[in-house]
Amino acid sequence: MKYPPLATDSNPPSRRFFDVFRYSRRALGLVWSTSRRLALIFAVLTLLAGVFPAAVAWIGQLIVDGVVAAMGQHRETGSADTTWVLLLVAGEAGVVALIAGAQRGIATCQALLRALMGQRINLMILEKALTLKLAHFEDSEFYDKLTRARREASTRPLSLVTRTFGLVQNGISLVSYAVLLVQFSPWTVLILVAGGIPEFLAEAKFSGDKFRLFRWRSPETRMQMYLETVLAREDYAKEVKLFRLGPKLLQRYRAIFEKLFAEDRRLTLRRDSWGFALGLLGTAAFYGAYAWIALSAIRGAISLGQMTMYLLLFRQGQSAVSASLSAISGMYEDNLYLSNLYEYLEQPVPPPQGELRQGPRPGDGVRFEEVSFRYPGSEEPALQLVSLHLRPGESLALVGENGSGKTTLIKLLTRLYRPDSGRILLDGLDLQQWESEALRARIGVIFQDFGRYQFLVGENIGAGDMQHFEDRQRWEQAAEKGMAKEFIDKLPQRYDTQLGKWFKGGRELSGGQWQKIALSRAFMRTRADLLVLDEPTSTMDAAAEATIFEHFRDLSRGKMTILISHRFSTVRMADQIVVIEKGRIVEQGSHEQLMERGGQYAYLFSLQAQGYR
Ligand SMILES: Nc1ncnc2c1ncn2[C@@H]1O[C@H](COP(=O)(O)OP(=O)(O)OP(=O)(O)O)[C@@H](O)[C@H]1O
Repeated sequence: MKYPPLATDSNPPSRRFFDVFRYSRRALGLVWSTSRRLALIFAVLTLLAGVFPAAVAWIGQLIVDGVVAAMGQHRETGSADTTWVLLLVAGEAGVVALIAGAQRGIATCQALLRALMGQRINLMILEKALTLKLAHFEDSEFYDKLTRARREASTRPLSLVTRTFGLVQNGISLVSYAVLLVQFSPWTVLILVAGGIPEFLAEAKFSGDKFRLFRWRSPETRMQMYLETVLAREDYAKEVKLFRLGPKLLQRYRAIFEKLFAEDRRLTLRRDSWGFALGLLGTAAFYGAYAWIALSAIRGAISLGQMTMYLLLFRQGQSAVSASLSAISGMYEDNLYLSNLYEYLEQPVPPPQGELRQGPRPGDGVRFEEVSFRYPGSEEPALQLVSLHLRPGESLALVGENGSGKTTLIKLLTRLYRPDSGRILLDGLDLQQWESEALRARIGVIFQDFGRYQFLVGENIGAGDMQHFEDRQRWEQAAEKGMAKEFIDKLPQRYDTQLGKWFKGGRELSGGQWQKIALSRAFMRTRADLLVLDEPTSTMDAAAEATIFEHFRDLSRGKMTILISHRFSTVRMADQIVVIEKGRIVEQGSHEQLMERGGQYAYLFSLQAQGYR
């Protein structure tokens, strides 16, 4: 699998450093547009939490020096004025309370923003999914992008903003510490910063490695997710049990985990051991400075209070440096994940095709003109030079072996795919020039793998026409046409019966009942004058199928119908029959004409007729 190059190791270190901020602006924009109020409170509290710690250290110095002075006074006079020291202690307590308040406020803002942002980004991901073409969903590389975006990216923008703010906060603290520390020696500031750098370099390297691992292994993670679905979903449960697939699939699941874990462990161990070793350098720097400050106090160069303050500043400074550095490496990691999210969101999608709502020759019906098509990544064409003409009021049946290209023809007709060459015309206008809604309204289609939604019965029918999704009257009319009315009337809550097993009180339907629901769905589009049924009755018994088609013919008078069926008793009723073999039309005509011809159709027909004798 090929992935586009990442902004990682191959870039010069300066570029890499600035890459850390590449998505910060966008993430900030996202947070800002999600909730301005929360973002503002978050920012102000972050600033306050940055300055307060230095104030604590400074008051601490005053306290120690105040105590030392008061002790001296006590020694000399037998009593001492303690008001100042007590005031300082109360002041420090106040500032510490403010720090706690600011931190709690930051945590609250984060929690609220996390929920809002999670929802917002998930919506962005799903809205994008709605604009994608069917081909995107069938492209495994693209599907990986989608899975990765859904799995990881929703928490990353907030995390990036939190880390950016954290960096600013620690930066402010560091500047305030530095202002106080410089009075002792500028070298201490340098030691403070330099001590953290090795650990940071290690962090940045391992964050990059981790992301590459995450990206590279996403097909395996996807397989794991798929296995979880198969093992734990009701629609697979029958086969999993009867074929005893469970242990085998679990074994695969485990094997993937073990492989991934081995890599994770290696990375985690390397990351942590390097982190520890380089962290020691920081500790050594701290204790070096500690000794220096202590010796200065002994020599009387600084007061006891100053020594306490410098030590505190140094200790806090060190943790601010390491917090800043790990914020930077975390930001680097967030950026990598966000690059994946934006790669997905910015996937180019061809703009909606066509704007015309009428063809130049109304009543011309559907024409295929030398249409050829090959699925992306496929060697063999699925359709080759297919030409046919269907007039209003006519019915057409497609016949052919499995995999001969029948469904593909319907996918092209419904514009789910675009022909590689040739044209498909409706009313004399190329499908590509039709405005989407106008075209959709003209076509009612049921695919053989139609959706079985775990919604109400009525909504399952209403799904056929979004404008009337909740229109009861239309449900009932469509159900009557689709011959579903009879069994729906016997359901406990009729059209309000929940279907499927995912939700409480859900009912499961038989295969044939589901097909009747799907058939009714096709009748929701009352304006459609082209009805396409791809094996709509395959799970019904022959008698039901015959009745449905009689009925269907009555209802679709004046409309065009295209029917795919492997049952010749149904197929023979069509005005025009098209036999497809390996993507090419090999025979075309009415039942009588084709029988007379004595070709493939006549052979298959008599073969099936024998079966019924
Ligand atoms: N999404 C796809 N990507 C790649 N190849 C596909 C895709 N869908 C179908 N094919 C291939 O295109 C060819 C035609 O498939 P199609 O689904 O049109 O057959 P069909 O005639 O409808 O078969 P059936 O009677 O089994 O439903 C087959 O060789 C199939 O493997």
